Amino acid sequence: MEIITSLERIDLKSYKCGVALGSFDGIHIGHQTLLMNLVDVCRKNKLKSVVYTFTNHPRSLTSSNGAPSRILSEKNKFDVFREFDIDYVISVEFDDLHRNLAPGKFIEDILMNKLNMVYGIVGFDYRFGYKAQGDINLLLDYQRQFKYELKIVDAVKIEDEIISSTAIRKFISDGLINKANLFLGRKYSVLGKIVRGKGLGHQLGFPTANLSIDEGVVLPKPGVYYTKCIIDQKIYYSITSVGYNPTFGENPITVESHILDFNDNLYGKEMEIQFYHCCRGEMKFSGVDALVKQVQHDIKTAKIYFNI
Ligand SMILES: Cc1cc2nc3c(=O)[nH]c(=O)nc-3n(C[C@H](O)[C@H](O)[C@H](O)COP(=O)(O)O)c2cc1C
Ligand SMILES: Nc1ncnc2c1ncn2[C@@H]1O[C@H](COP(=O)(O)OP(=O)(O)OP(=O)(O)O)[C@@H](O)[C@H]1O
Repeated sequence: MEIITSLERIDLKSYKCGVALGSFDGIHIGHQTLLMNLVDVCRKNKLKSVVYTFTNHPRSLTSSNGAPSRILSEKNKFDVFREFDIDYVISVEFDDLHRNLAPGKFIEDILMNKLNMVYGIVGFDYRFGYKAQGDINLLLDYQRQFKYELKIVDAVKIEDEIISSTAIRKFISDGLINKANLFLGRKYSVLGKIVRGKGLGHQLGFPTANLSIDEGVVLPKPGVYYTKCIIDQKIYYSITSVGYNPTFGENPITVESHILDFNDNLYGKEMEIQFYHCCRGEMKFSGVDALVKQVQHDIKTAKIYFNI
């Protein structure tokens, strides 16, 4: 899979391309339906499969509320795209050029002139171009002129609920990890480097790997979660605290994992934390002893949860 990060670097005119369009934050089951169809059709028709997406969410320029927090950091998103065997992911900045581009110009200048699109695939609610004026009807209108095939995917639902990045962000921030995982079709996860904490966990008998988190990434509500940590491609059972550690005064938010039955130096390593289930909410304890007792109990319940 090749990643293209600027419009000037797109050099696909000599190919015929199939193109999926959208933000794809989370790459949830709805998105996956589009991607699997794209790759399948492209393979059968000897087309290059292309995803055209943005590094920043379009709402960072179009909404007074700014961009929503991201489910997937940029690196995490590319890692997930890689699993689908896509030939090219074009991830460019959603800038003033995109914001002001009339929908018809987007089709002509980018989809036709840069990508030579012969097959396009979008979801039922896809919107694009200046003030989001372009929609599936416009894409259907332009078909006659540019002769591309267009696949419009109906709303993919679970239990009558339409799967969307917006819904999943809310599940995560409400701590509804099982629901987020169901809609994502995999475990919700965060990636980062292991950094130094206060070193207190070690003294308390439960050392923790503190994760540095990219700004703008959606985090689960403060609480304790059953998780697996992936370090150097090895998977470890763990229990992760997300929160402000109120027992110790006022602190910035931290994400820290206690890897079960493990004690080694991990500073500087990359870690992925996969979230499985919410164990409990964050609590403020009267003192260290009460916190330690509770964490020991959490560790026991984690072992029961993971059947170890
Ligand atoms: C499983 C687990 C549960 C935790 N639960 C809480 C909690 O409910 N309240 C709290 O104030 N801190 C909680 N903590 C965080 C500890 O306060 C934190 O690990 C300690 O301050 C050590 O931080 P350090 O890694 O920066 O040294 C929890 C930590 C773990 C590993
Ligand atoms: N549940 C779904 N069923 C079918 N297509 C979908 C579904 N969700 C998204 N798509 C399509 O996938 C592409 C990328 O989706 P996009 O990320 O723009 O939407 P989204 O998941 O609804 O995000 P948000 O909630 O932030 O609007 C678009 O073409 C969109 O129409």
